[in-house]
Amino acid sequence: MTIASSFLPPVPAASASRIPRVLAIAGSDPSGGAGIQADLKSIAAHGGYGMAAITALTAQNTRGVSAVHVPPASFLTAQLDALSQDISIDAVKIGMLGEASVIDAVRGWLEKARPGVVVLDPVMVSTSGDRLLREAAADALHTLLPFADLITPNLAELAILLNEPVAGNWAGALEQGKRLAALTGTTVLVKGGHLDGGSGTGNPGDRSNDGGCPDALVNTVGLLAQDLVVVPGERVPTRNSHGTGCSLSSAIATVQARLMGQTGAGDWEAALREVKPWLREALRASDRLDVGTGNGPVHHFHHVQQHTQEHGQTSRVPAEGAFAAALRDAATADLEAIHGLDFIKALADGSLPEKEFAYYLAQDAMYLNGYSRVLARAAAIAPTEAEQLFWARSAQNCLEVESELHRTWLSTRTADGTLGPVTKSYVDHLLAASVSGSYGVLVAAVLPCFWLYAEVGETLHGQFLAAGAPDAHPYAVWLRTYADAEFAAATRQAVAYTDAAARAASAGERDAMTLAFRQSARYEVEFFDAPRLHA
Ligand SMILES: Nc1ncnc2c1ncn2[C@@H]1O[C@H](COP(=O)(O)OP(=O)(O)OP(=O)(O)O)[C@@H](O)[C@H]1O
Ligand SMILES: Cc1ncc(CO)c(N)n1
Repeated sequence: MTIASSFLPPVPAASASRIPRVLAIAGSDPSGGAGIQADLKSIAAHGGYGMAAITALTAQNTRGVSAVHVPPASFLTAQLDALSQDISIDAVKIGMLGEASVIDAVRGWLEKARPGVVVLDPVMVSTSGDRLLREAAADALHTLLPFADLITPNLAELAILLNEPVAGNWAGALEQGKRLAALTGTTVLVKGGHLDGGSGTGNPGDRSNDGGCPDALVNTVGLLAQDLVVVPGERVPTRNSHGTGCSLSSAIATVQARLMGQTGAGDWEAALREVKPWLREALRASDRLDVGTGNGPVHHFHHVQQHTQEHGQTSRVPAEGAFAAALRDAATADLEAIHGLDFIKALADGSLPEKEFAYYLAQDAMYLNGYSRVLARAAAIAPTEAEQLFWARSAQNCLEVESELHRTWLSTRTADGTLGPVTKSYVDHLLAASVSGSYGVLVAAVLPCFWLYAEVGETLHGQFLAAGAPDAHPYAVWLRTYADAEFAAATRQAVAYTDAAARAASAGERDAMTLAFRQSARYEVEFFDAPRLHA
C-alpha cells in the first residue's frame, strides 16, 4: 500500500439519510461545557456521529483555565491518520490548537485527507479571558485558514486575525468579516455574542445586556446567495455562555454535512438558521444544568425529554406545561357539569332561593377552614422557599376569607352550622392527600379549588357584566367580587407549581396526582350541587 492510498477512505454507501460522521479536532475541557466535550454533545444533538482527536488538555472549570498541556504534535498526527485510514469523515470542526506545531500537524493532515466540510473556530482566548493559543502561533494559524470552508471568529478573534482593533459596533464587525473573507477566500461567520447591545457590564463573561444577538455569513466569492447574510437572534440574558462558540461551530459542521449528504450541496445559511434557535434554547435551558459557579455551560440536549427511573422502568418526564394541560383537559367535563347545575344557573339569573345561598355560604366557610389547614401542610412540605411562602400565604388568605364570610355574609343570615356530607367528604379527601407523604399529590388535590373556582367565577362575573350588572340582582354584591385578578394570578402560580411537581415526580406519583386532582374536581361539582340536595 502506498502512503497516499493509505489516506483514501472507503467509498461511503450513498444514502440520503446517512448519519454524518463529524470529527472535532480540539482541546479537552474537563468541565464538559467547551472544547471536544461540547463538540461531541453538539454533534450528537444534531444527529451526527461524533469523533474527537485531542490537540491539548486543559485544566479548567466554569471560572477559568488553570493549566494547558499540549502533547507532542506527532501524536495528534497519529490520531488523525488512524481515523482517516479507516473512517470516511463527512465534516471536520477545528477548535483549540494551542501552538504552532499542532497547527502544522493539522494542516499537513488536511492536505492529505481533504475532508468535504471544514469549519474552523479560531480559538484564541477563552470566555474567561485565558489564552488557548500561544501568541507566537498566530502566524501559523493564518496558514491554516485557506483550508477551511467556514471560519467562525468572535469579535476579538476577528480583530486579531486582521491585526486590527476590535470593531466597536456590528457594522464595523461586518466590514472586518468581509476583509477576512477576501484575505482567505473562505466564508466567514461573524458572531455577535460579544456585542454590547445594551446594559451589559462589559465583563468578559457577561452577556446580560438586552440587545439582540445577530450572526452574519460573509463571503466574496459567490458561495452564498448574497455576499452578506445576517441572521438576527434574540439575546438570552444569562452568564452561562461557556462554550457557545465551540457548540455553534460543531453544530454547523454537522448540519452542513447532513445537507451535503441530502442534496449534494451545502448551504451555510440553512445550517446557521437551523442551529441558531437550538443554541438560543440551549442558553435558555442552561440554568437547569446548574454546573459550576462561573460562566456555566449551555444545555445541548434541552430538546430531549428527560426520563425518570422507577422500579427499573424508565418513564418520560412530561414537557413543561404538559401535565397541567392534561389536568385541565380532565377537568373540562366537571367544569361543564358545574355550569349545568341548577344552583349555578339560578345564582346567575338571581332566582336562587336564599336558603340555598345561605347553606352554600355556611358550608364554604367550614370548607375554607379545613382547606386552610391542608394548604398549611403543603407549605410545610414544599421543596422550595418560594412555594412554602405561596402555600402559607394561601392558607392565611383562606382564613381571612372565612372570617369575612362570618363577619358579613353570614352575620345577617340564619344558616345551619353543621358540616354537610359533601363538605366533609371533600375535606376528608384533602386531608388524606395531605398525609399521603407526596407533595405532588397534595398540591394536585388542592388545585381544583383554585382552578375551577377561578374559572366559574370568571364566567359568572362575565355573564353578570354582560347583563349590565343590574343592582337589583339579589346576588349582585356577591357576583361583583367573584372574579378577582389576584386570585387568578394565584391560580396560575398554583398550576405552575403543580406542573413542576409532576415533572419532578415518578410516573406512579404522577398517576396518583392525576387521581387526586380528578377526585377534587368531582367534589367541586358536588359542592355546588349540595345546597339543592341538603339545604
Ligand atoms: N447571550 C446570548 N444569547 C443568544 N445567543 C448568544 C448569546 N451569547 C452568544 N450567543 C451566540 O453564541 C454563538 C457564539 O458566539 P460568541 O460570540 O459568544 O462566540 P465565542 O466567543 O467564540 O464563544 P465562547 O464563549 O465559546 O468563546 C453565536 O451564535 C452567538 O450569537
Ligand atoms: C478546550 C477549550 N476549547 C475552546 C474553548 C473556548 O470556549 C475552551 N474554553 N476550552
